[in-house]
Amino acid sequence: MIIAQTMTEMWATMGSTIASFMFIWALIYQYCPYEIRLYFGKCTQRITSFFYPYIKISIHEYTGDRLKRSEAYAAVEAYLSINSSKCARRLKAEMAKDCSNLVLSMDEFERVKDEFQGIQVWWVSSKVMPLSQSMYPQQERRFYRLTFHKRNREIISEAYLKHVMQEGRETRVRNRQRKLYTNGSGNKWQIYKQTMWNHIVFEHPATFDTLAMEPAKKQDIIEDLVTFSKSKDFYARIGRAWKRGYLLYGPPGTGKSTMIAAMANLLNYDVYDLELTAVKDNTELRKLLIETTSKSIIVIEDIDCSLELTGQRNKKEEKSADEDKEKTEIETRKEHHKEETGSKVTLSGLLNFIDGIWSACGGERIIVFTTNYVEKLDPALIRRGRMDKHIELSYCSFEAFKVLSRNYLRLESHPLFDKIESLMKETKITPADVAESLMPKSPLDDAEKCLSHFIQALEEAKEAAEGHAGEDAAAQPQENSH
Ligand SMILES: Nc1ncnc2c1ncn2[C@@H]1O[C@H](COP(=O)(O)OP(=O)(O)OP(=O)(O)O)[C@@H](O)[C@H]1O
Ligand SMILES: [Mg+2]
Repeated sequence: MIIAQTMTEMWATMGSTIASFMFIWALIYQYCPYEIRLYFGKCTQRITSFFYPYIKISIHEYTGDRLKRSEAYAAVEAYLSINSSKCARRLKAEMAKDCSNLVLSMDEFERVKDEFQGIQVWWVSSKVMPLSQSMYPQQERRFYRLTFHKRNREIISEAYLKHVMQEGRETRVRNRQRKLYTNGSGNKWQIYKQTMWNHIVFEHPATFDTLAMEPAKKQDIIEDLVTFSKSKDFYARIGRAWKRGYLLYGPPGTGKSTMIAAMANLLNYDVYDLELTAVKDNTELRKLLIETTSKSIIVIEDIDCSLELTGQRNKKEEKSADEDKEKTEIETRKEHHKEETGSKVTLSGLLNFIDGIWSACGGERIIVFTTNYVEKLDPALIRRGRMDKHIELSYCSFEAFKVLSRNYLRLESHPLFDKIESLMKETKITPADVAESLMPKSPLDDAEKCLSHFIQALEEAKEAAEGHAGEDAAAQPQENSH
């Protein structure tokens, strides 16, 4: 009885002591000048940190100038979105900017536990309202707070945070809406824009599954791309910029542009479609390069038509041999090109773009050139190291046809395939023409009808080729007689 009474008195005394302590604190905070409050704040922090064995790290959404959202905050948010969606009880769902999916993250004041190398840490999402009354409406300031035991200071503040940033960035890349960029033709509003690229959402459906090509060649390209995307450490070790050049060449309609879309979809990269003729000069070309982001494919289509790059170096050599002739020829060509396109981009500017010092900025980039006339290009432009992999896309083989028939008609085999195979050996047809023939022409067209259309197209192509061959043979003796 006496013990119980003593305990009650003790609790009452403690309670009143705490209450008066808090009351004094409230008074201090309300009436004391800022400097004194700051001083008391520091003292309290020192006292508590002496007994409190945990360390806290805050990551704020906006730092410094408050104009740009902190990268670190966005990465933590993405990292916790995986973790918290499994264990947090209160979640918020947002369609974040540039994201293609609804992103779940932990709600305000929610707490989740995480584990790293057997060490437990805790994340809390929180926010503070700004105290000062500004004339402008002020936003609440959100932040994440990480708590861990001080004995794990080193491992958490280095390895764990690095892991969080990396995983977070990767999650963001996975969730982002991919974009297709193109450089504008430099209208008068361009100077007011922050970037020289315009973009739309990239939604091309092509994949390597739907691309008609010999399976072994396709597999080789896929492996090359995947190996590249996983070789960050390798490129760093050998001292090379993390980029790779692909030259896609072949006749029109053989799938060069389609393959670029399939590459972007395979690696989850953005696409920068660079229109060289719209680039004013080498300086603008460099600016465009600097503004591209990593995890992207920079494409220059029809490189042979984009610039007068064909064999400029050879001409320069001729220059020393025959001064007068070269001067007029090269100057006229350059002038003509300038007049036609308004572009002063030179071959050396383009070479610098591909593998100059600036080309290393950003990393993880693929540069793709396409052309119908590979033989016309300056060898310097396409040498290995600049264009590392040369891929020929050619006329449709029977193996490639089978991919198209699977895509278009859902047919793996058919009795008509034998006839098609023998006809395809005798004639050249592009995958674009095959695709067109396999498209149903009316809602009533079934697979067999489509195959018949295709056989008809093959026979016509064969006849046309034989006709051309006949004409050529007839023209030959006449030419000789002249
Ligand atoms: N290898 C292929 N696999 C699947 N479809 C293809 C293939 N090649 C061409 N096609 C079809 O033909 C159309 C034209 O192909 P694409 O634009 O990729 O050709 P290209 O080689 O880029 O031609 P160009 O040299 O004229 O730019 C595409 O829309 C696609 O549907
Ligand atoms: Mg194309």
